[in-house]
Amino acid sequence: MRWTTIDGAVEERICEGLVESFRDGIGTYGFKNKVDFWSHRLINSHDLPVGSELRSTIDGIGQLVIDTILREWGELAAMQVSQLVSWPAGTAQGAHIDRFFPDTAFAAILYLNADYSGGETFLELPEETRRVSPRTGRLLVFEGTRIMHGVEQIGQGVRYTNAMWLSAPTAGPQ
Ligand SMILES: O=C(O)CCC(=O)C(=O)O
Ligand SMILES: [Fe+2]
Repeated sequence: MRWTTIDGAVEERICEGLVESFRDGIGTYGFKNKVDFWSHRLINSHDLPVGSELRSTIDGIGQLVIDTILREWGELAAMQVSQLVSWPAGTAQGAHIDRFFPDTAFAAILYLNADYSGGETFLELPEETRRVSPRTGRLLVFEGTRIMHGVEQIGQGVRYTNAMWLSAPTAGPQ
């Protein structure tokens, strides 16, 4: 089961800019649904205008994740979904795997801020449960379809992330 974290993967000022853009754009581009858990708290990058600064920044981060997977594990991944997500105080996510599409292989989380309590990502590895603490600019990349994972409850403040899911077309049986 493969996972890795990279500190300082994205500059702090870029992360801060993404949080600001999220706040500016959520009304226009935010995912909306009457009852859904995710409603009014995420922006799908594919809903952003092509060529906009925000979309270009998010696409650049996606490329960084693709480069990381190639460098670390020799697999040529492709971006499937990239979202800016907000997690208000009190939210959490139980243990799950992410099979966004049948060929989803990897998940990645870029932590955009750290001015909140709780909100660690937990990874249930065979030997132990590891908790990844949010730090601005820290990137977590892992096999989201194989590693059960979730989010510890956010205490105070709002947690912001860029969450991504990727396929690995070149991955054979493991
Ligand atoms: O935000 C995180 O740390 C993980 C989120 C997650 O696993 C998901 O949205 O599927
Ligand atoms: Fe997940």
